[in-house]
Amino acid sequence: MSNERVTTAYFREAKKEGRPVTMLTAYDYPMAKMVDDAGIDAILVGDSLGNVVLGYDSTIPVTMDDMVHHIKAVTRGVRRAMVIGDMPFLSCHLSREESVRNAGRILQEGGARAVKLEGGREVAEAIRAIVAAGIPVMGHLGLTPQSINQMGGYKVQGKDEAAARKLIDDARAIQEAGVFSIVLECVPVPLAKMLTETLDVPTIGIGAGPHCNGQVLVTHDLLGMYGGFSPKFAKRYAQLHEDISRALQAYREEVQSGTFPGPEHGFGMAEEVMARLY
Ligand SMILES: Nc1nc(=O)c2c([nH]1)NC[C@@H]1CN(c3ccc(C(=O)N[C@@H](CCC(=O)O)C(=O)O)cc3)CN21
Ligand SMILES: CC(C)C(=O)C(=O)O
Ligand SMILES: [Mg+2]
Repeated sequence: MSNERVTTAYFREAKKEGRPVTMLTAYDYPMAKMVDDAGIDAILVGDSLGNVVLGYDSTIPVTMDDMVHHIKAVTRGVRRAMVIGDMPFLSCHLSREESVRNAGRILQEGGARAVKLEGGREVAEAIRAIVAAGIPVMGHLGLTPQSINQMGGYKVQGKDEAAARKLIDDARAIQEAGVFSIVLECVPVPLAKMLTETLDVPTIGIGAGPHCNGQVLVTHDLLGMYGGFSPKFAKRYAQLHEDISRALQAYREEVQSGTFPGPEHGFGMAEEVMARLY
């Protein structure tokens, strides 16, 4: 793994050479630094921060200001990985001008190197305008959480023939509009395989099987750090929720019982000085 910054060319070459692209989310400086130091290729500042760090029950309330605030913290911690900022709900649906301005803030204020936006042919025009401004765009198809109110729940997408054909057409439309890569979220494994084989741009899967050109997960999910959230695709590599809860309770118990702080946690002072103060 070289230390050079990951660019869109890296994504293209990885697909050509059959090297999987690794991507994870981060929302703050320390996590971004750890993810970058682990050699992960791309860091997504996802609007999932609405769920994971802001406590909302969907990604709908997340604003451009929320995104920029967290992207700034993340980019301060990253040297190699490509930082990609999610375009939040409604940030690229009002006009071409508004879309480009919002995408521009993610790079210019946030310091990210690309944006990601949800949707198919209906956002192709926005993608074209953003790409024309020199901003790399990653697409996102399948389960698009910002459309939760239309999907009627977080469910696998593209299962029947009509839905699969629509997904294929959407993927072609946004590829045509200029995306450098496409996230496929909760798409059946064979359909994700077919899309990966037929598209020119690399696919990055989440709940889309092993044939995608790369994988992404929400870091808090793989660390077991986000409550009881455990969809089928989110493998847990650690149990931090339990670890943290145990540590917090141990602290409470030690303070209450007088075990903490111990002598080793305090600072001394000359006895004769202290004597004059009494
Ligand atoms: N912490 C976190 N992780 C995520 O992956 C994530 C977020 N938040 N917030 C935004 C969206 C919401 N996502 C979700 C949420 C739930 C399921 C889920 O319950 N999936 C079912 C599939 C049910 C089916 O159709 O069969 C599963 O069992 O995996 C999937 C994706 C993905 N995104
Ligand atoms: C789950 C990924 C792809 C995402 O969009 C997010 O974290 O917001
Ligand atoms: Mg997102």
